[in-house]
Amino acid sequence: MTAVSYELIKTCKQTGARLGRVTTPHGSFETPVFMPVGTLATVKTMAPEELKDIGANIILSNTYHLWLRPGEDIVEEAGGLHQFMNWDGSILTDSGGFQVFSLSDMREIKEEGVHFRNHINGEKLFLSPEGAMQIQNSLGSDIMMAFDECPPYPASHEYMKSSVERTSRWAERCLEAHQKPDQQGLFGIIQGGEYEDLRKQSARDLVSMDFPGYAIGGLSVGEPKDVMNRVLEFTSPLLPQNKPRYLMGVGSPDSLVDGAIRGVDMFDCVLPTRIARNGTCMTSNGRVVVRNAKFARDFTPLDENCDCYTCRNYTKAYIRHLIKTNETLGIRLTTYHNLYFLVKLMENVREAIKEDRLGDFRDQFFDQYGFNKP
Ligand SMILES: O=c1nc[nH]c2cc3[nH]c(NCCN4CCCCC4)nc3cc12
Ligand SMILES: [Zn+2]
Repeated sequence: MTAVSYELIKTCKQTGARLGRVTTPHGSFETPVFMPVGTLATVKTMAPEELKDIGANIILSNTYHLWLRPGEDIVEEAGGLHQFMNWDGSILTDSGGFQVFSLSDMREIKEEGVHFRNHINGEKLFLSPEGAMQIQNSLGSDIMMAFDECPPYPASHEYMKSSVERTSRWAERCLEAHQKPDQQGLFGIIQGGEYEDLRKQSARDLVSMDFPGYAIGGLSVGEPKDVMNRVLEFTSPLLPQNKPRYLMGVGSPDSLVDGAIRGVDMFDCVLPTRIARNGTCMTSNGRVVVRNAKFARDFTPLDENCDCYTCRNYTKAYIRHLIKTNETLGIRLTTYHNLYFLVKLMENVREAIKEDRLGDFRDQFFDQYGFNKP
């Protein structure tokens, strides 16, 4: 039995978007879906029950961070990540490659793996495809990611080609090292940057390895949104129709809608939780920086079109007061709302796919949010 399966329910007649359902050993969820990020085994400031109230069924955690703190051995001893953090929904873990490249300096990429310094205490470390798989198996996540290299943007075609070829060899080694039969829950990551020929080469290599799902990596690394959309346009069709497609590190409300339109099923990003902690909220009328003085006497909810716990019970003036005085409840309320906003957005995207009107939904949502304003 493959632990992670995907059912394609229907394709939107107006766009390339798909309505689907992913099933893991910890439940199933409809796609397109936004996955809250819980880097250190917690979605910052949210209790698991609150994530369930928000409507989250799958969250992300990070191999690199949990390897360093508290150590995958402690998580394994606790009975795995679900037990350790009291989360009974699905968990996807990133494989660590991206975190090594984005957090650590003094890194050296070799065929055997990556040598780098621990970003916390500077000690020398080494992470290989085999190591990343061992850590993820100790964590016991439902969906694991192959160990890859996410090259910086921009990168030369020459560099990108050799990186894609190494990432394909590393993917092979991850399959070998995976401690579960038939690649249960292990997703391959497609690289290739903005180069169509290299995306084809990466997809050809990884699709031939028959992973149960595929991530589109190497994006949301500083490239303009039109470059990301163009890459998605020629990469999505290279991936199997009957398997999930996960766009890593995305993102903002417009990128989620535009990614779904281009056939992406799963998204993750720290954006909603990160901006919440500095008092910035996503609302149906665009971003609201609730810490701004203009909200000092604004006794209306963050978003009059939102029915979340925060918007039903608190005003901008009160939340601004909490944020300005560093009262913890403040960032809890903004985090709750931002996650609810994105989870709700994906619910509306799924409804629009069901009714073959995702293109119309995009236009209306972009106009109201202010994405189309010059
Ligand atoms: O190619 C990837 N392989 C493995 N993991 C990844 C994670 C990624 N995360 C991102 N982008 C995250 C962008 N995010 C936006 C909000 C502020 C913090 C950074 N691209 C990624 C590519 C990869
Ligand atoms: Zn709300």
